[in-house]
Amino acid sequence: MSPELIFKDPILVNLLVMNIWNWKFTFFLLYTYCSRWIRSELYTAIVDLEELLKTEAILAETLQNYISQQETKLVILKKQAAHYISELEKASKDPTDYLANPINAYLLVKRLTSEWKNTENLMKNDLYEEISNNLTALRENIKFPTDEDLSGAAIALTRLQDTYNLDTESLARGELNGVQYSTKLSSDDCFELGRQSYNNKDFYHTVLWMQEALRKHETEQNETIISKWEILEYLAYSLYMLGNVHKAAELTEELLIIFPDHERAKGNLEYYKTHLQKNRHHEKKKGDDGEDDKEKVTDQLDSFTLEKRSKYEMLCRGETGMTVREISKLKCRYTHKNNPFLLIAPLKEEDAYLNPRILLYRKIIYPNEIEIIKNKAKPRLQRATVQNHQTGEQEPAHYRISKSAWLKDTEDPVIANVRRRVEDMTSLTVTTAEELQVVNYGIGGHYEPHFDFAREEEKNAFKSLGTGNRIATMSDVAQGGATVFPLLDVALWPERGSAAFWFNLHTSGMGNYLTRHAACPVLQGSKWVSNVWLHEYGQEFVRPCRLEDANTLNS
Ligand SMILES: O=C(O)CCC(=O)C(=O)O
Ligand SMILES: [Fe+2]
Repeated sequence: MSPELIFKDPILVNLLVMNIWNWKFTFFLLYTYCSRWIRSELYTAIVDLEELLKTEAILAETLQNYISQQETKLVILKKQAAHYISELEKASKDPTDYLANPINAYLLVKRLTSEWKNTENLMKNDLYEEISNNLTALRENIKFPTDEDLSGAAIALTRLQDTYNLDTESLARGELNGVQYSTKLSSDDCFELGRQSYNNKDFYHTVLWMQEALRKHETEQNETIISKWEILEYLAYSLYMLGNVHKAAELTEELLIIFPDHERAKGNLEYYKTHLQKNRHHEKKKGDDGEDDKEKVTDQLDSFTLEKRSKYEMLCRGETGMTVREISKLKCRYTHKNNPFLLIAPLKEEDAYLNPRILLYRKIIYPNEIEIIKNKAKPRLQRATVQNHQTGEQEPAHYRISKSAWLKDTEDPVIANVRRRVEDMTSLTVTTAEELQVVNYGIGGHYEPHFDFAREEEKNAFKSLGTGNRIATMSDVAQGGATVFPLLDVALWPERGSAAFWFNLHTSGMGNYLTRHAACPVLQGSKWVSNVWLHEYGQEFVRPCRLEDANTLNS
């Protein structure tokens, strides 16, 4: 399978991160995490993950060398052992006679001194030292995922599961929305996903993945590293946290049949039983009791179902959209916007929504331009950040999983050309616009519903730029998932090289809250987007301030 295909597939990506993680355990003793770039959150951009295939190839070669060297050693050691045994057999017939021979006596002493030293040296695991030293040197040049990558990749899978309503069993079979994409997840893989969810206190997904691990464990008995009792322990505790104390007790009893001396399980079972008794007592006394744990469950289930029901996710799944009546009002046109250049080469412009107006320009960025922009951005991609409303600081957030780079006009004529085209499409000046932002999404990468403009309470958002608020967004979608506007019921299914444009602000300068939008999690593929955010300053004559028209068509 080609690297490209592998990285289009979130399950394989997850497995890859897990495999490398297992490797990390193998070399745990010597491997120290100190370089900053190692902690570069590889899972947040698919392009960065491609590096991990090189890492895996190096590790596979290292392990193969280690095995073949160990095998050579074992061959020598086996011969040695056979030699000792054959001499012992000879001696056992008549030890006195055997040792009466001075050569035998000498050889016995030799075998137990210098020869044994050699044997001992061969048995010593000095090969490991050598390999670990090599790996320490390699560390400077190869990328290793971190705990955070593993957790990020696991969370991404559960996010995809929720957003796209994927059932655990199909996902574990490597199936995404009915299409078979990858190899299956084993019981151990499912266990690891459950464990990651557990570490994130996400008991809902812990239960789903531990149940799957348990199901698979029955059929994979000799292939699993994880024991059934380990799965049962996580499953029981998570069920307890979700309020199913009865099932938690039942599974713990099952665990204790397999592992009767498991002290923690014994303690837990006792606790669960007391809990059940207390509940029964309370129920008798005053009906349902509304305890802590139940609240925890309700919280988790409510937030989950609410989220699942949300318009955003329905749009991502393509389950809702504009009405036929609304769609019938949309038009497309050739337009020159009184621009002399466009008089010669008019633009094809398409309405995606009327109020607020969202415009689409298809195939407006050429494939060679896309490649140049991607290649310029690749070495400079940094984890995308969001502004913390309280502190005003930029920081990474779970609701925006991507990496981005900013490209200047002066870096390449292609970038200057693209920005000039943005001017043609929008009739706005790009002199006060931000640099071209290039984004690559990671595993299940997304950007939850947000506004591109700074709201009134975000006083300092674009202060340092000195160009006012983000008046408009021009988003060039290279390839990948949907951009959705939950308040408008609009989903823009991107096409390579197409661009979308909308005003974030009313002509009054007030933010248009209907422009709330999101990037749906990437289910399959590597999604590239570039943004140009145009600012208020410099647009005074093209889009004059009009206080009265906050709700007109182009406001
Ligand atoms: O990637 C997308 O579809 C939208 C990105 C976006 O809204 C943003 O970067 O502000
Ligand atoms: Fe946005």
